[in-house]
Amino acid sequence: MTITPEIIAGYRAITTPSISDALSVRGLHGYVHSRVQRQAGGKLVGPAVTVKEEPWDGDPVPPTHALEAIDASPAGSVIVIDNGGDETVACWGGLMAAGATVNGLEGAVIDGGVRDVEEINRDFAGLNVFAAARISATTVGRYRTVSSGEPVTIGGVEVRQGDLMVGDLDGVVVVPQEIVAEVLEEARLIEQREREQTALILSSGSLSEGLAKYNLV
Ligand SMILES: O=C([O-])CC(=O)C(=O)O
Ligand SMILES: [Mg+2]
Repeated sequence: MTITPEIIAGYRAITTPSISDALSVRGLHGYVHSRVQRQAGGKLVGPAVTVKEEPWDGDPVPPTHALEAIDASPAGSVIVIDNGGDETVACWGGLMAAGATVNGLEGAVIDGGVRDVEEINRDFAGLNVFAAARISATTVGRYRTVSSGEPVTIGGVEVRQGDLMVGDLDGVVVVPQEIVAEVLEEARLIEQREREQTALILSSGSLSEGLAKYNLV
């Protein structure tokens, strides 16, 4: 399914906790492990382009799949790199950020480290980068590239090429591409209900009175 600009705009106005709850209503686990947090930029919403890397102690090789994906992906894409959650090496940096910016990409979600964060924040502030750690060591000579376009696992959640990635200050959630419209609708209802509850808490002067109507947090 193509994720329309209207769907992307809709998700920009919704928080990741509401999306996580909307997925839970359907029995789905979309929330990525808390190690993957924002390291640069702001809100991230876009379809995934998947890349996998694995530990390697042979001759140093460049992260070719990631490098090629940065130039080949449509504007608005999110490069998603499965580095097994290894926080001891960076598989994203300033040069990759430059490539992603010049190609109009939305950002990157990395289950592994990022480096050059000073440079990314200084020169590529519009790029949204979520990663498990900030670390100065490169993957080159420590990891090798395995695949792109294949399913990967990011913080315990499977991501397929084209699934919708959403990231904010509560972390990252993954929405299966087939149900982006339904999950957005459900998440909007959740936010509407919570706005009403907030108003009730403030007007009644009591948390429990504000919650009583729905008996939900
Ligand atoms: O070495 C890396 O893995 C990435 C890097 O520093 C860059 O893109 O500038
Ligand atoms: Mg660098």
